Amino acid sequence: MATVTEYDTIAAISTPPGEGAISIVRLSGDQAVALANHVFKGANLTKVASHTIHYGHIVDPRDQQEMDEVMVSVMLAPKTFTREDVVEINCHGGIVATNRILQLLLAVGARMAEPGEFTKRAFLNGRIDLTQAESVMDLIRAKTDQAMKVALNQLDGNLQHLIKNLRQEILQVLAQVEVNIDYPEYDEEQLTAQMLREKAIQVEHEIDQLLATANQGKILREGLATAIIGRPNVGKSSLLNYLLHEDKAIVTDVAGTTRDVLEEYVNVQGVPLKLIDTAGIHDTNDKVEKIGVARSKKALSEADLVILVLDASEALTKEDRQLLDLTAQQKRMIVLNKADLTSQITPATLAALGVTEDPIVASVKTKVGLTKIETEIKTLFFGGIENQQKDILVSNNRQIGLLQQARASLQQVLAGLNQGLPVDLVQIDMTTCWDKLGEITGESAPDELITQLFSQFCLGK
Ligand SMILES: Nc1nc2c(c(=O)[nH]1)N(C=O)[C@@H](CNc1ccc(C(=O)N[C@@H](CCC(=O)O)C(=O)O)cc1)CN2
Ligand SMILES: Nc1nc2c(ncn2[C@@H]2O[C@H](COP(=O)(O)OP(=O)(O)OP(=O)(O)O)[C@@H](O)[C@H]2O)c(=O)[nH]1
Ligand SMILES: [Mg+2]
Repeated sequence: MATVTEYDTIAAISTPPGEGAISIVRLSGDQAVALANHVFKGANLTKVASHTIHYGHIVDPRDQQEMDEVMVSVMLAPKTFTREDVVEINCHGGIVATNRILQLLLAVGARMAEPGEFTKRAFLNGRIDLTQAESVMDLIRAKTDQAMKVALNQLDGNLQHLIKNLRQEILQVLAQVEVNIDYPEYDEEQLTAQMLREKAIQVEHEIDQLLATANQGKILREGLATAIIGRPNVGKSSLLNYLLHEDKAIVTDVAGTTRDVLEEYVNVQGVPLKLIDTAGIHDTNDKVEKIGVARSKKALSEADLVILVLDASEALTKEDRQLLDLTAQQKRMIVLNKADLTSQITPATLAALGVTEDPIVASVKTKVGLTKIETEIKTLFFGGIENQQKDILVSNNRQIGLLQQARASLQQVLAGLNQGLPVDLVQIDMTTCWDKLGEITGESAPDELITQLFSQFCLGK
C-alpha cells in the first residue's frame, strides 16, 4: 500500500445528487482500502490486486446491519486519479442510501473531502499541473463540442508543455546572465544585454500568440455574449424566442414588456451564444423600466456582439438613431424587423445615415430573413476570431491575467535595456516573467491561490 504522500484519507460522493441507477462514493488516501474493507462484506479488499472490482455488501461494523449491495473498485497508488490509493464504492443511486454509506465511512475514520480535493491531490502529488486541473472543471462545464475539445486539449497537457518550455528558455538565459556577471568585462555586459533582449522579444512573441487565442477560447467556454437591443416593441424578445426555438421570453404588443435582462445559452450554426434579451431602451419615468434600461445599456457595453433591432414599419426615431450611434464601434448586426408590414425604413435609409453594415431585412412573424440572421451570426463570429482553430487555447481569466503580467514584465526588460539599466536590474524583471508563467502551471503558485482555485470545484471532483 505504498503511497506517495502523507495526507489523510478523504471521502465524498462523486456523482450528482439525485436519483440514478448508480452512485459512486470515492475514497482517497493511505487508509482508503482499510476503511473500505472495514465496512465491506465480500472479498478481503486488503488482499486483492490493484485495479480490480468486487461484488459484496456494505455492512455497518457497529451493528452488523446491511446497508447496500455494491461493487467496489480498488486502485492502488501510484497509478490512480490522485496517485494515492483510491477506492470507489458503486452503490445504488439514491440520496439516502448514498449518504448513509458516506456517513459510515466518515464514522470509521475518513474525512469529508472539500470541493475539488481529489483533483487538488492529483495536483499536489504531481500527476497534473494547474492548467490540467482547471481543464477538468472546464470539461465538466463545457456547453459545446468545441469547448469540450479545448478542455480535453488542455487536459492532455498541451498548454502546460508550452509554458514549461518558455520557462525553461528563460531559465537558461538567466543562468547565462549569472555566469556573465561572475566574469564582468565590458564586452560581456554588451553580450548579456543582447541575449536578454533577444529572449525577451522571442518570449513576448510567443505569449502574444497565446493571448491571441484567448478571446476565442473564452467565447468557446462562455459563449459569444450577444445582446439583442432596440427600443421598446420592435420584436427583440420575438427574435430571442426564435433563436432559442422556444417561447422563453414574454412577447406582447405592449411596449415595455421585457423589464429585465434575460440570458440564455444557445448554439446557432455551431456558434455558442449567450443570448441576452434586454428591455427596450428609451427615456422613461417608470421606476422599474428605468432600472431595466440601465441594465440593457450595461449588457450592451459588455456584449461581444450586438443585434440591433429596428422596427421597419415605423419611421426611424430619435432613439433608433441614438442606438445606431451608441453601437457604431461594436461588432453588430442590424435587423430591420416587421418587414411584413409597410416599410418605412429600408437599407437605403440607413446607408444615407452613413451606416456601413448591410442590414438584414426580416420578419420574425412571417419567418423571413431569419436564416440569414443565423448565417450572419456565424460569419461575424468567425470573421472576428479569424477561424484559425489553433490547438492550444488559453480560455480562463486566471491564465489570461498571468500571461498579461508575464508580458508586462518582458516589456519592462526591454524598456530597462533601452534605458541602459545595469543587467542585474533587468534580470529581476526577467525573473518576474518566469514566476508569472510558473503561476499558470502551479510551479510557483502561492498556497492561498491553490486553495482558492480548487474550492471552486464541485464536491467529489
Ligand atoms: N470511475 C471513475 N470514472 C472516471 C473517473 C474516476 O475518477 N472514476 N475520472 C475522474 O476524473 C475520469 C477519468 N480520469 C482519470 C484520470 C487519470 C486516472 C489515473 O489513474 N491515472 C494514472 C494511471 C493511468 C494509467 O493506468 O495509465 C496516472 O496518470 O498515473 C484515472 C482516471 C472519468 N471517469
Ligand atoms: N407584424 C409583425 N409584428 C411583429 C414582428 N415581430 C414581432 N412582432 C410583434 O411586435 C410586438 C412586440 O414584440 P416583442 O418581441 O415583445 O418586442 P420587444 O422588442 O421585446 O419589446 P419590449 O420587450 O417591450 O422592449 C408583439 O406584438 C409581436 O408579436 C414582425 O416581424 N412583424
Ligand atoms: Mg421584449
